[in-house]
Amino acid sequence: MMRSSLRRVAHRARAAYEINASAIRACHSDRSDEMVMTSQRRLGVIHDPALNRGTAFSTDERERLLLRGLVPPRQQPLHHQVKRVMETYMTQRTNLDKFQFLSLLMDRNTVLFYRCLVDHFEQLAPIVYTPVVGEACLKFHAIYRRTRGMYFSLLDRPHFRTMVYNWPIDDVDVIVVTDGSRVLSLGDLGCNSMNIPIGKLSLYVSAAGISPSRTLPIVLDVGTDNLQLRENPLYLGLNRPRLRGKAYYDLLDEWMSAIRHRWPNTLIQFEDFASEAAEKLLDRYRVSSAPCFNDDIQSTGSIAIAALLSSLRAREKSMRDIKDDRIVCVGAGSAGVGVCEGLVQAMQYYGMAKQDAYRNFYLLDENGLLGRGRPLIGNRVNFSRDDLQDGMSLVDVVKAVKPTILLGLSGVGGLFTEDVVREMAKHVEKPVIFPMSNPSVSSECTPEQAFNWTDGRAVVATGSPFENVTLKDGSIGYTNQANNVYSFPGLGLAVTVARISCVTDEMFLAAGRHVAQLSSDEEVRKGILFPPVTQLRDVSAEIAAAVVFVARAAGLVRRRLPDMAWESHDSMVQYMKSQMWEPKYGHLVAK
Ligand SMILES: O=C([O-])CC(=O)C(=O)O
Ligand SMILES: [Mg+2]
Repeated sequence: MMRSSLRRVAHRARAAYEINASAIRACHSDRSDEMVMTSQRRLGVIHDPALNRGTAFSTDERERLLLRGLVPPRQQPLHHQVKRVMETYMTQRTNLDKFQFLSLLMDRNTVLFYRCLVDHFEQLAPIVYTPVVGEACLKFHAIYRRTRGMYFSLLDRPHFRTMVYNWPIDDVDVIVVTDGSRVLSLGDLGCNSMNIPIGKLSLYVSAAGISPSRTLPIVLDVGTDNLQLRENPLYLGLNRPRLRGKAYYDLLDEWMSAIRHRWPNTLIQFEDFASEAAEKLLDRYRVSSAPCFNDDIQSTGSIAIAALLSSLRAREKSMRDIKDDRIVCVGAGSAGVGVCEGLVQAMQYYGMAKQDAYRNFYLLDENGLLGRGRPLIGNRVNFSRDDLQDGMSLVDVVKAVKPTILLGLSGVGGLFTEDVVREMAKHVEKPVIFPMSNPSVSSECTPEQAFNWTDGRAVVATGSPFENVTLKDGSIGYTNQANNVYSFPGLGLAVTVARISCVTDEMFLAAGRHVAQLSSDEEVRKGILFPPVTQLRDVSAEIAAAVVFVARAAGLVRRRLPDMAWESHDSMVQYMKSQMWEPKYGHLVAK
């Protein structure tokens, strides 16, 4: 009798804790304010970063998840944990130590990691993202501790279709994928590139409230031409030269088809692919049945649009005056050309004929101006000048053209020399200088140089973050981070929430136009082109709203959103905010 009643109690207890598969998924994937449950107990809870809450487990949780005695007695609220983490963070000596410290935190406690990142974004983003993420990629093989994300290598063919099921989560909202062939401006880093998709996805979560368990970072290891890495016994990727040509595109087709098979609606962001592949892959997959885009081409394009439009406001001009801008761009890789194509679309939007818009551009690559007679591949032909000598140097182009805008997407630090900038500043009242290459060492000039060489008249935006500059007269020269972090997270939120079926250039144009409107007139006149990164979650909701209206007009929205959300831009912004994942502890056990 006694035994059977005990059994009944035990059975009831088990039943209370018995969790079906969908509840486990809910715990991994749903918004944190919903009731969540788990089949994990004891250290299984503590060792799962999605469940772990360190010293913050409540009495109920300690009791029912069998955690008594496994954590220190005192219960701490999340904000005390954040304080402790940040104090220890400050004692880390080098940037790489800081990167490691944050990676380990991410491995231990998802909510705490993101709470820190959201609350201290300005301080921590340059570590998990550009510039320090670049250094962390260079040293990936040396500092490797634990796996995250997925690797698809040449050796895994033809098993991609089954491999995708090794990932435990059914609902994936965003994938960031790289083949490591051009990491930031650091070149071919092969399999070491994994920190790039991880870093980008942490921005989707922190800046746009994508649920962390619904993100998936991926590296395609097709070999590397980086001999130094290959010959290093600690290197973790394949020891073979990069796959090229048809075999490479076949591998990508197999990968795409495997991903689409398991996750048909997931947004795929192509990241840091070398120019040729970046363009070809975008052409190959952009009009497929599912959403994808290239970050370095399209979202960098949208932020360049934002920077240019915002600079028109800073120069007290109207948007239509974009037709009078003369743009010299160093860098004619996929990013340079893609960004300029984006700007051409912006010019068209403001009333110019496409052919006239192209005439406002002067593109240079490592061989100088793309000019008369040079054979060019892809869209580059559109930008070729027939009025100037092919191969002209930057300073000569600047002399000849008297540009209003200097755009840097070359990946080569220091190309905007004193000669170049001073020459430009002779001819325009407010020289607009955007050295957009990443990380900071690859910036074509520093904001300080831009201000010094223009007597403080420059309007400046860089790709990586820089400090504001104190000018000779004591006033502040404002720097701006014209980084694609202002656009891709918001776009991802829109795609996820509204299940947008295809990502179009119009969406990036809308995102760029919208970001350009977010600073007040007063701020913009001072040279502040964008809202501060501390407001990124608001910015992302704004972008998501702008994008979703464009998607609806194009018939690309597949999920029914509440009618109220569609009432106005502002109501859509509110709705997007309500759909964001928040880093806070939900209930692990039913009350
Ligand atoms: O990562 C960044 O800061 C921007 C970007 O996509 C790149 O430079 O490749
Ligand atoms: Mg990139």
